[in-house]
Amino acid sequence: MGGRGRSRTQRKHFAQSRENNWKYTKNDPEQQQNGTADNNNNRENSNPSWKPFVTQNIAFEEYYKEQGIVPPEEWNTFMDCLRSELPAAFRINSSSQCYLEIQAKLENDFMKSLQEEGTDGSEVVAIRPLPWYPENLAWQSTFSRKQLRKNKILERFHEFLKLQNEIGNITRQEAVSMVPPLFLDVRPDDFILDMCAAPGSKTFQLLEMIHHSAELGSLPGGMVLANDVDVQRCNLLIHQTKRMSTANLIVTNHEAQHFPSCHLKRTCGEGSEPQEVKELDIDQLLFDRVLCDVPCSGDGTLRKAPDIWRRWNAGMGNGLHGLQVQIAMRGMSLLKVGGRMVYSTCSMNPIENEAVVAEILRRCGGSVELIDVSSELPQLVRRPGLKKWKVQDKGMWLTSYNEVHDSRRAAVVPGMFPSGKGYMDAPEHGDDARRSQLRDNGSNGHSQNGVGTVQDPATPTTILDEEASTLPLERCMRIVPHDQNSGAFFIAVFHKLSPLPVAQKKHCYQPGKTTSTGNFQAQSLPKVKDINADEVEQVDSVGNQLSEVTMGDADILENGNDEATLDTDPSKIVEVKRPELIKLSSDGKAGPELVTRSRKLQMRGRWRGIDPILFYHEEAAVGQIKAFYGIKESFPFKGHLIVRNTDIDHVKRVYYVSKSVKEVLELNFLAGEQLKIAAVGLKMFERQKDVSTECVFRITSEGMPLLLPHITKQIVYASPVDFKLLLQYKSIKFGDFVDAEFREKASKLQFGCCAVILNKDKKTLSEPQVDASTIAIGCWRGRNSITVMVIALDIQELVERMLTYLEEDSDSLLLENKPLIAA
Ligand SMILES: C[S@@+](CC[C@H](N)C(=O)[O-])C[C@H]1O[C@@H](n2cnc3c(N)ncnc32)[C@H](O)[C@@H]1O
Repeated sequence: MGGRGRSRTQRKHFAQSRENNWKYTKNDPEQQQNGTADNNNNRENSNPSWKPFVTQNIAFEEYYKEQGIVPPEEWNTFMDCLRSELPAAFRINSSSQCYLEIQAKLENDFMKSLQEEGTDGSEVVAIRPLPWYPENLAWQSTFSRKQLRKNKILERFHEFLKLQNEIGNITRQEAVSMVPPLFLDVRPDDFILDMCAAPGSKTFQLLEMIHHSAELGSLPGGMVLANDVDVQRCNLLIHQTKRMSTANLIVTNHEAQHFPSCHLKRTCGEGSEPQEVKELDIDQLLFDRVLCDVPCSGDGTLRKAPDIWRRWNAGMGNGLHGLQVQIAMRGMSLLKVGGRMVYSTCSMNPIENEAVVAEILRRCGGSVELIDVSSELPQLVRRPGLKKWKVQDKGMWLTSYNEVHDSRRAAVVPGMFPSGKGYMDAPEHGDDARRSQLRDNGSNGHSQNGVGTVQDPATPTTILDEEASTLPLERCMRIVPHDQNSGAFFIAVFHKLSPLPVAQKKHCYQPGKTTSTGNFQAQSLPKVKDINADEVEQVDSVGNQLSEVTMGDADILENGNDEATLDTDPSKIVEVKRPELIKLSSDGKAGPELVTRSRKLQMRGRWRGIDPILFYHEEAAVGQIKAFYGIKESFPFKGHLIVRNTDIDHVKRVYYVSKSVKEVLELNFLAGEQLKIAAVGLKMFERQKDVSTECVFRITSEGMPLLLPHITKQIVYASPVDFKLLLQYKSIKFGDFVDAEFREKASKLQFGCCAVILNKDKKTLSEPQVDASTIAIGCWRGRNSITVMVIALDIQELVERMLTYLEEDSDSLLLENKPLIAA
């Protein structure tokens, strides 16, 4: 159903069914009205059986009021906003071939067709670009996802979002969740580590960033390594990122706090630098950018996950602080000197935010600075980080570590407090007397008669001095919901200035100084050694409350069924049998000694439930593929192919990896397969069973855009009318093609896979010309016919794109309401 030409009554209903509208008055087009009304009444009217979540939690309110999370005069607005539904947001994939078409459709079609006239004559905008996101690539609608699903009038828009999301041209993602990658300042050649990546919204965004300016048929120099500890969520991540069809991604399954560094020197022993180290550009896995989007209590997502109201308690944040510090410290040690790391959470709790940032600064000494990014993304409304906060433990408020009872010291650590000072660090505070007073009064500040003393929530700060951090935590960013009708988020940006100091037994904070760039730097700890990423101390492990943790960002939660997903059956151990012929080398140049050594190293890495990764060096098969498709010499092909089954004679799928990913894989092999790799590479070829052809490997639809500019054979141009016939009927006999030239050229192709390109300009083309606007489809040239080899979803996308390009001819091209059947 179309948005154009709707009746006035329809439009009225449409307008009435909304909340959170942006109203642009004619005088003030920029004016934005934040929607903070409670939507429950509306929802109940439209669905009387619907039971709203309880949007109240006394402990939550008490906690955040006490923390001064927003000024008292904003409290009611803040709470009202948290109780209202979150507007849906999505991002256009800027590396998609048709991102400009999608942008134009949103701007010229949906933005106008969904625009309404309010009762006061003002214009009500239903979708609009997020003003702070570069190049109008991210959009927000006034509707929540639920409203989009239910409102009939929005059906066409909703269908559009669904299709484009499935194809990978857009990604639905909460607006504030798009912020952290923007502060990573990603460049196309960067090696990026996404430490806690599932379900993968930010990984996808990072991939978009590195691919953004890559020409069709070429790959960026960088790569993304996306990791998550949870096997099931790793599978979601794989499914999600498959939509990107990228050769520049590795998905791993590790505890981020113990992420391996694949350090070759360590693996190979000291003294004798092994031969293979010299052959690689890298000898340790270090990254230019690290995203540390850690597991958190997730109370910033209350608007889209209202069940958190019921579950929330202050212990969630306390329980995660240690794990968050560990993960961030590991990230920092894997970051190259000069690199940037972003730490983020979707929690509002200072224990998970400023306290973690402060602890990182203390532990890293002068080797790391917290960057002032106030001039970046100026249209993003954010507030500075807190300098003061308190810790609540078992309902008691604590303002300094000295108030922590002995029995609670495993759970409440010095780093949770603004000064970060431990029990022994602050005799000058004269807290000894206070501590003994606490002990005298009994456990956790309860006096013997049961009346609370200093920890009484009603009078938490009147007796004790409040601690304040001297670190520049105001450089952290807090995004609060009622500033721009969003969720809440916390972001801090770090810059690594030098190697980390050797782990100190006690993490004392030294007073800092401000650098020439105006950024704060804590004073260097005295003993600084150039250490590798393996040597950084692993801190105390907390995080035993992980079951309660909100994993956040579950915008895309559909499990994919792919051969490369992780096996969740713990009983299954894959025995990796490596055939003699598999060699580790760049371009197959390695000598026999190296092969033997490499194989030994490979044998060490046996990961439960993980298919092995093998470079595909089968000369005969690879040569055959190359010859059949006429792959140009200029395309880096040999040495970039991998397979995931050990039986080299029955390879089903061949994956392509970028140069950057190839380097990491080679390093990983040499380092004894430390990485537990769940997915890697772009599926480029798939074996076609029971066919007679010179080459049994067909090009997949994922592989087609990358390969198309580099093949010189098995490629043919079709006139719009024949292209349309192919899309419509999927298999066409040569005699049924309309265009005689196409018929002749198609019948001269070799039996097997071929690429049919839409000749949209209807020119006579002698040489194939491929650019970003090219519309091509993978087909099979059979004995008497050409058959389409893509799934229904891809056909649907091709139809949409074809109609956009040939708009003036659309009448003659409209498909005749015949169903398109999946391949
Ligand atoms: C906030 S979510 C990440 C969201 C993700 N960055 C995105 O944008 O889609 C936190 C993730 O951390 C993972 N996680 C929890 N503990 C972890 C650990 N120790 N190491 C690595 N990942 C962990 C969870 O499985 C969860 O997927």
